[in-house]
Parts: sequence; C-alpha cells; structure tokens
Amino acid sequence: MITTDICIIGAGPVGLFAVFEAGLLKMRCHLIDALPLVGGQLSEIYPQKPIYDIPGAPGIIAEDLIKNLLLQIEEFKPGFTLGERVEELDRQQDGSYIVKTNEATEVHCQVVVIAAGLGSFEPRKPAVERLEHFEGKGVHYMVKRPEQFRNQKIVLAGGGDSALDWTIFLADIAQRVTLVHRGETFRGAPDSAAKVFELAEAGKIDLILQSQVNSLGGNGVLKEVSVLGNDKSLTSIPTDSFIPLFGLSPKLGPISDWNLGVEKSAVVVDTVDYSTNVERIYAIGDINTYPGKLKLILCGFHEAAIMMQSAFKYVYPDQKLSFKYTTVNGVNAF
Ligand SMILES: Cc1cc2nc3c(=O)[nH]c(=O)nc-3n(C[C@H](O)[C@H](O)[C@H](O)COP(=O)(O)OP(=O)(O)OC[C@H]3O[C@@H](n4cnc5c(N)ncnc54)[C@H](O)[C@@H]3O)c2cc1C
Repeated sequence: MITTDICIIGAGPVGLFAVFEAGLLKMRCHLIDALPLVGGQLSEIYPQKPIYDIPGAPGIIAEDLIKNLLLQIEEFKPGFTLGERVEELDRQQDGSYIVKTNEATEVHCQVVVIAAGLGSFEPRKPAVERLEHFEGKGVHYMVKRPEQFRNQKIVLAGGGDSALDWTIFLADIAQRVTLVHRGETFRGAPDSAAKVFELAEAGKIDLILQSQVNSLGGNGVLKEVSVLGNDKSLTSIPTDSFIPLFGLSPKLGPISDWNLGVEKSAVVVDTVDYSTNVERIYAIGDINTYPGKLKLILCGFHEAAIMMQSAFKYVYPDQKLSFKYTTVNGVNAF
C-alpha cells in the first residue's frame, strides 16, 4: 500500500499545480490518473495549442505548460500511478481514506483531492453513416499532432471554438481545409469566427454552411465525405481526414458513487475552501461547480492554493498554519 498525506485524483494541470501548493506546506502528494500520461486535457486533446491566458506565460504551448508544471513540482517528489482509474474511496475509522484503483492499487491518505477535470471524457459523435467504420482510418475526434495532417485534404465539422481554432490552425499546413457547419453563424469566439470568414473569402479554406456531413466513403481508408445541405443538395468532397468537433461529453464515472453533491456532472463545493459535502474530500479544477464557476486553468490554480491551506489541519492537526509568501527559490524536499 502507498502511504501519503494527500491523494490527488487526476494529473491534469490543476492536479499537478496542487502538488506545489501542498509542498509549500510540507504535505506529500500521490497522483493517480486514468490516462497513461500526465497533463489531462492539455496532453490528450490539444498538446500543440497555444494558451494565452496563463499569467506571465503568454502564448504558451499546452504541452510546454505541462512540462513547466512538472519542473515546478519536481522538488516535492510526488508519486504517480498512471493508466489506472480510481474506482473507490474507503473511509477509515480515524477519518483517513484508502483510495482504490481498477488495477487494485491502494493509496492511504489523510485528504482526497478530486482534480478529475471532465471525469472520463468522451468525444460527442455526430450521426454520420459509417463514422465508426473509419475510426483510426481517417476519422479523428481530436487534433493531437497537427503535423500528421500536413498536406492532407481535411474536412472539419462543428461550430464551436475547437472547430474554429483548428480550421484556422490547419489552414496553414493542410493541402485543403473544408469546414462544414449546420448553422449560418458560429457559437465560438467572435474573433475566431471572423478569421474563418476572412480565410474563406480569401479562398484559403472552403466553408460550407447550413449543411451536415451525412456519410463517409472509401475502401479500407477514408476517401470522401458526403455533405447534405439544408436545401437537400448532396456534395461529395475528396478527403484524407474527417475531424468532427462537437465537444466532449462529461461522464463522472465512479465519482458519482461517492455520496458527493453533484450538479450537472460536476461536484458541488463550498467556495470558502473548495471542500465537498464529505469531510476531507475536496474538488478543484473543471470537475467542481459553484456560483460563477469558470472552467479555466488559472481558476483551478487558485482553487488549489486555497484548498491546500484548508487541508493542512487534517495532515497536521496539532499545528497552527500561518500564511507565508514563497520567497525562497528551491524549497526543501521531504
Ligand atoms: C480545445 C480546448 C481548448 C482550451 N483552451 C483553454 C485555454 O486557452 N485556457 C484555459 O484556461 N483553459 C482552456 N481549456 C480548458 C482547460 O483545458 C481546462 O480548464 C483544464 O484542462 C482543467 O484542468 P483539470 O486539471 O481540472 O482537468 P483535466 O485537464 O481534465 O484533467 C483531469 C484528469 O483527471 C483524470 N481522471 C478523471 N477521472 C478519473 C478517475 N476516476 N481516476 C483517475 N483519473 C481520472 C483524467 O484522465 C484527466 O487526465 C481548453 C479546453 C479545450 C477542450
């Protein structure tokens, strides 16, 4: 059995930064993630996307932010169990917990921090004939490595931020990008929508509005998509890759069995310290909800700092916590 002070479920950006905040208070952490790699959505969904709203790190590429977070917590020597999903929390008589995974790993801890993001997230799949048949043979639900699309003919579908951002990004490296959207206007950021219209007007991409991709064709690998217009017209587009981007459907998974307050697939927390309704269990980052919640990385970082100050009392019940600034470079490890 692994023994630690704080067990963090989810090694996304927020779970990783929580290790730093715990470390400043001399609390040890062990992280568990269902994915085989750390970084959460940043590693799994958009490793190459620039992030513009991290204070002091303008335009940082997602995977670089994760590398930096790992560097920042290195001195606190966190433990990692990757590729295993937390299934069960077992409360002990003294109030501590044993956290159990699907691979029978057990972690004994004083405090549980749920930093599980979207839970077990799955892409929303549109109703397109033969979509699943071409998965891995031309159909991609995420853009993990944009380079793989270099010089390809690509069709994207969707009207949100992901569809707009990737249309703009891939326009520079693909042979041809076509964006298909069922509406006339986009749900995504107005700036990105304006840029997409600009690219279409300049002839750099093809924009097909008021239409939907309705079937895929090819022999073994994807060769074409067929697009059905609202006016019932049918167009066939030669395609190497089809990327439907209709968001992720959050699934709480085992978290919904832990007697926590849950609203709209998120864990309800107290905004004083991001604690849940169950003592010694906190929830931070995208997984939690409270009035005014914003699902942003920097909000999760803030929650981690506040939450660790509150958790201190369970790890060091005999000590009084006094707030200090981090003024020393190189905090001692344990
Ligand atoms: C395309 C896109 C672009 C974005 N751009 C920005 C941006 O520019 N700026 C910004 O601030 N935010 C952005 N976001 C949002 C940002 O990615 C999230 O706010 C952030 O990832 C939340 O971090 P997190 O650590 O809470 O959760 P996540 O990154 O979701 O990580 C949670 C981890 O928990 C794991 N997990 C879940 N359940 C279990 C379980 N039972 N057992 C073990 N592990 C589990 C998951 O596998 C996952 O790795 C973007 C999101 C998307 C999809």
